[in-house]
Amino acid sequence: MHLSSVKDKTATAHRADIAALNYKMDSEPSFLRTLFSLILVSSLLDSVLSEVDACPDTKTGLESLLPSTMSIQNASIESVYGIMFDAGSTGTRIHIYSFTQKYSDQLPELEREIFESVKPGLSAYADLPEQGAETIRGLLEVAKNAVPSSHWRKTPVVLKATAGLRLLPEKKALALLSEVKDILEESPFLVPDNSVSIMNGTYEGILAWITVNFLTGQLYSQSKQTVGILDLGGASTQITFLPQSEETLEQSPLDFITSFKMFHTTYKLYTHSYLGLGLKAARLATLGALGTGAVDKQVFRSSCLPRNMESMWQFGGVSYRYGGIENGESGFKSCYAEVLRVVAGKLHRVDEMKESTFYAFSYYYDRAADTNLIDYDTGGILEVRDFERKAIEVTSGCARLFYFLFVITWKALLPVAHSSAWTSVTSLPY
Ligand SMILES: O=c1ccn([C@@H]2O[C@H](COP(=O)(O)OP(=O)(O)O)[C@@H](O)[C@H]2O)c(=O)[nH]1
Ligand SMILES: [Ca+2]
Repeated sequence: MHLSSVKDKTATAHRADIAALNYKMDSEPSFLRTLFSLILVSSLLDSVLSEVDACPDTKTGLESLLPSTMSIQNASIESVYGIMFDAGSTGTRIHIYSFTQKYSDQLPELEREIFESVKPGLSAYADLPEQGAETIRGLLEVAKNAVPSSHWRKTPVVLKATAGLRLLPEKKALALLSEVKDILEESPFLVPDNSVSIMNGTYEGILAWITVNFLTGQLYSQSKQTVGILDLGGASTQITFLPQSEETLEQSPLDFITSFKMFHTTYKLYTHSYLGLGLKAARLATLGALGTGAVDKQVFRSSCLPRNMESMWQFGGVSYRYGGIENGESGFKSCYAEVLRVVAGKLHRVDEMKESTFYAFSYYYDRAADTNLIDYDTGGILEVRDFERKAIEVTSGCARLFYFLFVITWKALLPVAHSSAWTSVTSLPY
């Protein structure tokens, strides 16, 4: 099969590149670590950044993600450091990087990365912004231990929040960001302007695409056979790929197409972030609980759960009681119909995706590993129909609680890319 050789090649290239970049994966496998590495590495590489130029009609510029104070001028023969926070909907993570630059005409090399995370994410503290910001203080202590005190004042610290904060009312999100900024400013590190902000979904998709294609070698290979990305977060999901067909460019909504220039090449990408269709937010929507806030006595019921099951679940700082429909429907068919109602009218599909290779990560990866579709350490290569088969399998048993919804969510969200007859999804751990 034509696709399998492409898949094998990209998987091998990916691992080789990871090794070449000397990423140290010393705790849980984490793809986004490389994503944020790239943001930071890019920010240190003025030469790259000066060429990155977003299409004017998107009203965005990749470079605005990166503080202007973070530039190659910071680099010297000794190590330079950078601190990046990924404030996701399910947790906040800190990445502390050190780079060395041996010769002034060479790019800095990533020397080391230290990673730490806390749960829940900032959005769980929507009504307690000060308490939320305290979680950042704890992570900054890790940074203080990792960065020599002589470097604190010149080490930039940046926090980018994603869909959890995008879903909050603006006032609450801003209150959280303002408390976080205060905590950063109390720290001994360098806090550039705009260092604390919500990253928009278009950037999130583009950056993940750049990262994957950078790591798989596609950005600097002659063939430029790029791969698409599918990122299933807790509160939003991103799809990004480089369309090959004019039809895709013509038939997609205008705001799904973004151009930018990088390494002397202009890329016109298809990218979209579905806010509210991350794994956990989509599950809440399926239960009919999204946006209902704390409801003490109400039990949210779904045919996606075993009939006599009842339990509690927390997301975004709110506790929900949920359960199956006693004496009602339960099982794959009715559950699938429920999930389809949640995504009805929201998904944009593109025909050419049937022929494309995607790298799927975050919850696509986690749940595929949890259900033994892929190996937890090495990842694997899947087709969408594998997710469907697994969904049917786990929903035919009656006690698999959460998997029920997880798997169904995959089935509902993957058609964002295409129909079930489709192609390959490559899941890799990093
Ligand atoms: O460094 C990280 C951080 C998160 N994740 C994955 O991202 C998902 C959680 O999404 P997140 O909390 O970032 O939600 P978002 O804000 O992106 O919707 C889970 O599968 C995590 O394993 C990851 O792979 N690496
Ligand atoms: Ca994320």
